[in-house]
Amino acid sequence: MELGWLLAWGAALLLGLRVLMELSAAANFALRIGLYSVLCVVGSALAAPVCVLVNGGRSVKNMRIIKAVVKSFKYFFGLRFEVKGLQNFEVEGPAIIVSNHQSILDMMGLMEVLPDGCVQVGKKELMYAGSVGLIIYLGGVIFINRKSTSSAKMVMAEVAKTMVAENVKVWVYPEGTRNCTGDLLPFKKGAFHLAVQAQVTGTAPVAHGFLTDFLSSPGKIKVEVLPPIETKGLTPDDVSDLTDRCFCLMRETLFRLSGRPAQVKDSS
Ligand SMILES: CCCCCCCCCCCCCCCC(=O)SCCNC(=O)CCNC(=O)[C@H](O)C(C)(C)COP(=O)(O)OP(=O)(O)OC[C@H]1O[C@@H](n2cnc3c(N)ncnc32)[C@H](O)[C@@H]1OP(=O)(O)O
Ligand SMILES: CCCCCCCC/C=C\CCCCCCCC(=O)OC[C@@H](O)COP(=O)(O)O
Repeated sequence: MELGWLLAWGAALLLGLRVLMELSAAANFALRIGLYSVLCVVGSALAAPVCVLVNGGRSVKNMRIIKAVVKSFKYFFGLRFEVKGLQNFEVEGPAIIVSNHQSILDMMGLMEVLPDGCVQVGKKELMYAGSVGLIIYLGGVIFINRKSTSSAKMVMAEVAKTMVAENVKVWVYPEGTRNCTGDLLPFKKGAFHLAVQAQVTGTAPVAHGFLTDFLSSPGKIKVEVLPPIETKGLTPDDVSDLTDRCFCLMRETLFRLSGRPAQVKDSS
C-alpha cells in the first residue's frame, strides 16, 4: 500500500516537472542543468576510484576514463553531436586547442572531440568543487589563478616546457570565463603566448553552438574543429596577430554554426 502511494507521488512529481518544462523555457533549462550537475557529481564520485586504480593517481591518461563517462551524458538529454574536422587534430607533437565557452555544459562537447594526451587549463577554484574537483585534479587539469597575471604566466611557462617534453596537447578557453551571449568575449592572450613559447605544430580553434541545441530535445549540437594555424617560427611580437586571427576564425564559425549572418567585429 505504502509503495503504491510512493509510486503515485513519484509519477505525479515527474508529470508535474514535465509540464513545467513544457510551459517554461527557464524551468526547462534549470531542470536540465540540475540533472547535468547531479550526473557530474555522481559520475565523478564513481570515476575517481577507477582512475586511481587504473592509472595510480593524477595523470592525463585518466582523461580517457572521464571522457567515456561524460560522453554517456548525452543520452539523458536526447542530444546528438555533429562533429566536423576531427582530422585537424592529427598533428604531430604538442598543440594548443582553443574553444568558445558558453556554460558548464560545454564539457559534453569537449569530450566528444578531446584527443588523447590532452589536458585543459582551468581556474583553480574548480579544485574545491567536491567530487568534480577531485576528478578534474585526477585528469591532470592545469590550474591557474586568474586574479594574478604573474602567477598564471609562471604556470603557463612551466606548461610550455612540459608539453614539449611529454608531448601533451593543451586545451584553453581563451575567453577566460563562461559567456552565453551568443557572441565571443575578447580573447585573453595566455593560450597564444603558450603556443609561441612551446613552438607547437599548430593551434586548432574549435567552435560550437551549444545552449540553444541543449534546450531543444532531441537537439543536434554542432562542433567544428578548424584547421590548425602553424605557430612554429612565430615570436612574442606575433602573439597579438595570432590572437586576432583565432578570434576572427572562431567567431565566423560560431555564427555559421548557429545559423546567423557573420558580423565583422574587432577583438580589441
Ligand atoms: C566523470 C564526470 C566528470 C564531470 C566533469 C569533468 C570535467 C573535466 C574537464 C574539466 C575542464 C575544465 C575546464 C575549465 C575551464 C575554465 O576554468 S575557463 C577559466 C580558466 N581559463 C583561463 O582563464 C584561460 C584563459 N586565460 C588566459 O590565458 C589569460 O591570459 C591568463 C594567463 C589567465 C592571464 O590573465 P589576464 O592577465 O587577465 O589576461 P591577458 O589580458 O591575456 O594578459 C595580460 C598581459 O599579460 C600578457 N600575458 C598573458 N599570458 C602570458 C604569458 N603566458 N606569457 C607572457 N605574457 C603573457 C598578455 O600579453 C597581456 O599583456 P599585453 O599584451 O596586454 O601587453
Ligand atoms: C564541497 C563542495 C561541493 C561543491 C559541489 C559542486 C557541484 C558542482 C556541480 C556541477 C558542476 C559540473 C561542472 C563541470 C565542470 C565545469 C568546468 C567549468 O566550466 O567551469 C567554469 C569555468 O570554466 C569558468 O568559470 P566562470 O564562468 O569564470 O565562473
